Amino acid sequence: MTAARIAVLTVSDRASRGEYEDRGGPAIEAWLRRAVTSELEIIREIVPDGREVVAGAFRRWADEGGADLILATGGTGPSPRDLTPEAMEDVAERVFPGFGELMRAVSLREVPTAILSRQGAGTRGKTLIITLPGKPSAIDTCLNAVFPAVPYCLDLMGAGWIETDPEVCKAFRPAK
Ligand SMILES: Nc1ncnc2c1ncn2[C@@H]1O[C@H](COP(=O)(O)OP(=O)(O)OP(=O)(O)O)[C@@H](O)[C@H]1O
Ligand SMILES: Nc1nc2c(c(=O)[nH]1)N[C@H]1C(S)=C(S)[C@@H](COP(=O)(O)O)O[C@H]1N2
Repeated sequence: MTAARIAVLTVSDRASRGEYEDRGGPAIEAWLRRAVTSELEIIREIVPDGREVVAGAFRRWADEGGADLILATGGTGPSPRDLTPEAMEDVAERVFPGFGELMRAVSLREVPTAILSRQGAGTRGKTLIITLPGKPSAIDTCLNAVFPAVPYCLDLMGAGWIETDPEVCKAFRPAK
């Protein structure tokens, strides 16, 4: 079984300029290292906000980078430069509204402003792309909610194999 390849993409003007230390990318990587027990290759990148640059990163990791999964954080809100969902529109061949619906539902238990996040998921070829809010504290909440469906989703797409530690994340694969 080859290692699943996961690209972790931080979308933030200020983190990309080094004005603050990126805490979103490391939070995603730490969550994956806790939850995933199968072999993993994690690549991290930080890009500024913007439709073209984010779409370009999605395309690069999906088409040339061989990513099974792209986890992006940031740029999902209502600020003028929050254009991660528009980048997703440009690259996704199919969208999966359930991811955004569930992430907003669980996040709303924590902050009323969760309705401001246009986070979601889509596929491009054999790559699943999931966009998370930029707040580092949102990472665990959102991944805990949606990740149980990710390994089976990758199976159905013909992408890489992921196994998880059920103590951290109970991945669900329906009985054949
Ligand atoms: N990658 C990150 N690392 C650390 N903190 C972050 C990151 N992304 C967001 N935050 C924090 O969450 C807050 C709200 O997130 P939001 O995405 O709205 O940031 P932002 O102000 O648009 O960031 P930027 O201007 O850098 O793109 C930010 O002010 C910052 O404190
Ligand atoms: N779980 C969780 N979701 C959250 C938040 C949060 O603090 N926790 N912040 C919200 C806020 S204030 C915004 S503006 C949106 C969009 O964030 P983004 O532009 O950083 O992606 O995510 C929302 N979702």
